[in-house]
Amino acid sequence: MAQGAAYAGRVPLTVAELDETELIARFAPRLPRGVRTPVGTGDDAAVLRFDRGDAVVTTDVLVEDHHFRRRWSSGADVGWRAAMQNLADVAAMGAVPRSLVVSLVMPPDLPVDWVIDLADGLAQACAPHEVGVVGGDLSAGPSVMVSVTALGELDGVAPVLRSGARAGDQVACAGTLGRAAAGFALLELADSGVVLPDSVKGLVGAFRRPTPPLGAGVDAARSGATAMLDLSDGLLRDAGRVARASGVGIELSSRLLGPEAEALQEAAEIAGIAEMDWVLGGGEDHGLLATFPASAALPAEFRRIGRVRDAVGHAVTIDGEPPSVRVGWDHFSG
Ligand SMILES: Nc1ncnc2c1ncn2[C@@H]1O[C@H](COP(=O)(O)OP(=O)(O)O)[C@@H](O)[C@H]1O
Ligand SMILES: Cc1ncc(C[n+]2csc(CCOP(=O)(O)OP(=O)(O)O)c2C)c(N)n1
Ligand SMILES: [Mg+2]
Ligand SMILES: [Mg+2]
Ligand SMILES: [Mg+2]
Repeated sequence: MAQGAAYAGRVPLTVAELDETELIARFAPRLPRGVRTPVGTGDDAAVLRFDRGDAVVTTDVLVEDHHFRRRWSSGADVGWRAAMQNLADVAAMGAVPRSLVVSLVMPPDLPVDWVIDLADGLAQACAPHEVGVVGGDLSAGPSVMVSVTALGELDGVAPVLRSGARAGDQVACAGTLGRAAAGFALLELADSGVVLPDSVKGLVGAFRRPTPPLGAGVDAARSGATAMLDLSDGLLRDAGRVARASGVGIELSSRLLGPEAEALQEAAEIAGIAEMDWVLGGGEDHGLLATFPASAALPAEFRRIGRVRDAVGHAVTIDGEPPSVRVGWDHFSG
């Protein structure tokens, strides 16, 4: 929702008009407590109770105008994405996400309603998975930054690392490819005056609120996945990470990658690019890329997209050739 539309007609209360305790009191009650949390938010630390197995912890930061724009995404959209990006990292280990802690940096003129909206977005993403938001931190700063740390539990399975892929394994992915990148490109086009047809607006939704296949991580671990990661920076770049960590090569099949979705094709025509550029290079859908032994039956959420080969030549090839498209997102080289 556009910020202007949400707050039109009244002067918004800003975060600078409240003290920290007051601000926290306005949004903390909206956050889900989750299960197995004898002590939630409000003390020096939250206490998490696990019956068995190891916990995993991961963190990711979202920075205004780098990961999101406030004119493109509501506070709730940003909260949703900040949660999902981290939940996907937990799932990519084969773990079950349990809790988040969320730190927030805000410029003084940020409307309090934006922060409340952020809490609602975090809650919408977390509550269905029984994930609690159990604490955080806040500070003033030059622009909005949302930093999330996620904790997860390895429910009797060994963690699935990036380094376990072996030549001969199947390469498979769960979740969508290229949709968030298409949505991002469409928002940029809309900014420059292009009117988007309704048929592609779902892609903008995929950018604002990605829906990673969170349960697929545990399913992959239980089905013997040898390596796994979430696709945040693009299939080619992230597949390269698995290849390098495992000391193997990854061969993708353009036939198996196939056409992703009709809307993606239509959006690619509007943007004047090849749909495959988004499928191969687009991050932020946070699907899972995993490798499985050749004999393994893939869990239902996964589709085969290639195979693991020996580490000769390029780390990742498509139909035997080095990729010709841009290889995905890097914070410093774009
Ligand atoms: N500031 C940091 N300090 C320590 N480790 C970091 C830091 N930034 C990133 N890493 C680690 O580098 C690895 C790659 O980071 P990143 O690409 O952000 O992972 P992901 O895409 O899974 O979020 C992760 O294991 C992450 O924990
Ligand atoms: C305003 C804006 N510009 C550019 C992008 C594109 N973008 C920013 S970060 C990113 C990659 C994913 O984020 P990152 O922080 O690298 O997540 P991680 O790999 O750590 O999970 C992409 C594709 C965006 N989402 N928003
Ligand atoms: Mg990260
Ligand atoms: Mg990741
Ligand atoms: Mg990244």
